[in-house]
Amino acid sequence: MDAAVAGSSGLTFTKGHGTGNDFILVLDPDGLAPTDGPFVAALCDRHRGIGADGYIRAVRSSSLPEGRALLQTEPAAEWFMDYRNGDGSVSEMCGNGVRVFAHFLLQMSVAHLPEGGELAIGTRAGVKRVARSGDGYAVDMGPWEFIVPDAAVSRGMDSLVAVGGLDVDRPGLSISMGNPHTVVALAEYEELGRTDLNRAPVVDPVPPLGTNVELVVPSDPLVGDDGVGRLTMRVHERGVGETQSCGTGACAAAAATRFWAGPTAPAQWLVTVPGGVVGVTFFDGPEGREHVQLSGPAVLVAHGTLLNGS
Ligand SMILES: N[C@@H](CCC[C@H](N)C(=O)O)C(=O)O
Repeated sequence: MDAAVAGSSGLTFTKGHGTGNDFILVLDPDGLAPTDGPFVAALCDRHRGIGADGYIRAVRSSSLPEGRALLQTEPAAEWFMDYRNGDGSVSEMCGNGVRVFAHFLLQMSVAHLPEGGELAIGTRAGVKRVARSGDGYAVDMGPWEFIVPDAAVSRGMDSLVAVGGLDVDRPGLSISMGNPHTVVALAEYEELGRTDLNRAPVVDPVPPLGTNVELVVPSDPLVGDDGVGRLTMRVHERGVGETQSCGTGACAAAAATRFWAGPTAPAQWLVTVPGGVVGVTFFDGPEGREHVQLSGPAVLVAHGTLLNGS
């Protein structure tokens, strides 16, 4: 174990994933577990640490300033998903993470989700509501929005994106799911396969807080006989690199593809990622804005304890 985590000897953790997007979770009701960048990066290191795309503390909302602010209007959001990327940077939201987080709370018996009910979870992107669905969970991710609305609506793009392995820069459309995404459409699976996502794509102009980049190939035909839209996606995540899956990214990818496809595009989508398939459904939210629902599996793999590195 790296020296950066040595002082955390005895910290218990759980390893889990959602469609291969993997996380180290710590039950930390009082918000005392470490969060400093070197610690998180060392813990998430795949060779010298536990290895993961992200580190998630389950903290009681009342123990964090961001959580206390949410409790004012959402008293049911008892638990806060305190998310960090594998490099130690903070992110506002993680779609796969919130499913795994809910599953973790239930397995640790610190939360209850009755059949047909919802679990409210605090995040830096507001409260997300999680319900059971199929063999996993469905999350109301809240509304999506364009990051540069005028450019998006008039031209369907707001940036040019240089992607390793592709000789010409491609148009990008930037969408916020609470965290930032830039979606790039490719014409063929062959192009998707030859892109090099070990290098971070260069987005110009990049959204103010950086961005996650999704490369998508819409299916042909886009919509199947079942009325469901389909697309295939690879992602380079801010603060991580290429990952097997990104839930907020799948929502952004479906939102962009649906926008490009026009008013007849369906509300229901299946997004294939290297780590599996997630479902994305658009619906009218209670406040009159369009919301996105993300569905998919959540798996816990192991519980463990950090040693002192000696
Ligand atoms: N994999 C996540 C997103 C994690 C955060 C992202 N890297 C960011 O910095 O915004 C997901 O499933 O949404």
